[in-house]
Amino acid sequence: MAQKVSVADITKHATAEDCWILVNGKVYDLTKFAPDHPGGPDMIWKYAGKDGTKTYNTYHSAELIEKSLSDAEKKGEFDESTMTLTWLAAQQEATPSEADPNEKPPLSSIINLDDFEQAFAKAGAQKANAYISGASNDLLTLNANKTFWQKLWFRPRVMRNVDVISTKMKMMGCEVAMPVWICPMGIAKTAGPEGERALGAGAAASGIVHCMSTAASMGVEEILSSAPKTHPFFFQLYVDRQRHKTEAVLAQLNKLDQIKALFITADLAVVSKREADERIRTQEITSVYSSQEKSRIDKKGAGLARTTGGFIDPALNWDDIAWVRKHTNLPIVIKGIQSAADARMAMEMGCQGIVISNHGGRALDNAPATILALLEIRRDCPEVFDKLEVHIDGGVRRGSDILKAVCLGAHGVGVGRPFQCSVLYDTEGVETAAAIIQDELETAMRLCGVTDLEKVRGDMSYLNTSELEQYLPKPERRSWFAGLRARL
Ligand code: HEM
Ligand SMILES: Cc1cc2nc3c(=O)[nH]c(=O)nc-3n(C[C@H](O)[C@H](O)[C@H](O)COP(=O)(O)O)c2cc1C
Repeated sequence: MAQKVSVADITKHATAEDCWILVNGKVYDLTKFAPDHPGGPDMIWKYAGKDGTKTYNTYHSAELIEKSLSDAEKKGEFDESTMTLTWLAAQQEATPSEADPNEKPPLSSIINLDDFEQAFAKAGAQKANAYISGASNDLLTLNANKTFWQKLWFRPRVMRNVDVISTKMKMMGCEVAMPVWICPMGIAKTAGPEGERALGAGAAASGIVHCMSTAASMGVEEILSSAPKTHPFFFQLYVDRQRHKTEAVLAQLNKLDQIKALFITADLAVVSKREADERIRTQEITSVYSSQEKSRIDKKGAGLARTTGGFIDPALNWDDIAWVRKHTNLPIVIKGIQSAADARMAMEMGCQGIVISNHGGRALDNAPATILALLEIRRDCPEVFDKLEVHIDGGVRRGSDILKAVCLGAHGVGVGRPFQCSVLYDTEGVETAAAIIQDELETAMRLCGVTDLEKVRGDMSYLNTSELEQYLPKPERRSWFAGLRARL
């Protein structure tokens, strides 16, 4: 790519049919690639003949474009000496305005996990905030996740010598400082330039595990390199409609010792309706195309989640566990279990774990709060807890919620949005979020009379579940008559 490309050259290729773009000082011909761009062709065409660096870097790692295009599509180095005032003004118009960094509260002012989400709502880009904070339809499950944790009360013991306590546990064979993992969340670079690197480094410094997403904004190896080589990670898998692509991912993971478990996401057969996300995207595209050709967004809108989740295979079913097993050496964990029936199914299929999850309210709205599904599984198939690891996520915002989950039998607890928002403060933010959880967990243990988290796993005598029981579905009746009906 030795050749120099001038402003006059690049601006000659400023249409969808002939589309050159400047990214990080180099000029690329994206004409052929744009229609297949997973983030939608509009996002590329918007920068035809212009500088797309800022937007590109918000979503992608620097090397992605170099890896994805052929040599013929790499047109040369941008010749900065040819820049004109007209060109500079056009670039400002193309790149959406960012949030005001002065709005960012100092990290020292953040004292709980909700503060991270609020800081991001203030100081993060509007589009990123819509993507991260958003959930399905009327946000009923999103809100229920959090409020139902608050309906579970403790039954504390006193005078138990809580001077020295331990929060250490084992998850998927990994020793952890506390049983917490950072949920898989797509495109973490939307939250801060360090993206998944901050999540990986922050998790490692805090002795917890980051479960990286299939839809991460950088490659697996780059994320792994953020942590010491001995530090464990989990990998979240969306099964691709093109199964050979998933097989290639699994083959790559088999070679990476740091990955300790495969979390297969099962609760998002199709990407749901995320209205906050879609409204922003619709506005953005409409303004770009107001006087030109028509955008390709359909009537359902085209939020970030929809454009990035279109590859997920809705045909995924329980028989596919055998196919995944053929291609992986990793423990298999099904993420998105929401009923006792499916927990039992995962156990019968020989899975090593489940995550009780409704995708943080981003899948089916009106799905039960995850704590209710955990209670249902405890009541209707307690044997699951002995046969596999039971994890839970959704609305966990306090260290005391971790103690509640463990007393109900959980082996690990996922925390999502607060960690994604903490990326606004890079690795330091992620470490601060983990330190807040650790401190709150220790305080709750001491005030509850618990000294060793491992020893109270499954001990419901520390909890009063009566307020929640009214919301549980009726117990499955395993009578002769019910059995007969099921067979008919
Ligand atoms: C040729 C290299 C490129 C590849 C392989 C690529 C790939 C992708 C993928 C996979 C996504 C989905 C999100 C994710 O998983 O990260 C995405 C989203 C996105 N990409 Fe690219 N991309 C490329 C170039 C670009 C360029 C040049 C721009 C802009 C200048 C761009 C802007 C975006 C934006 C804004 C999104 C989010 C879309 C939305 O808001 O719905 N990408 N891209
Ligand atoms: C921005 C964002 C992106 C997400 N991306 C994924 C993903 O790629 N794969 C996945 O299995 N779950 C994904 N989730 C769901 C989380 O893994 C997790 O189940 C949920 O966020 C937990 O709820 P919480 O955010 O209330 O803690 C995402 C959630 C958010 C907020």
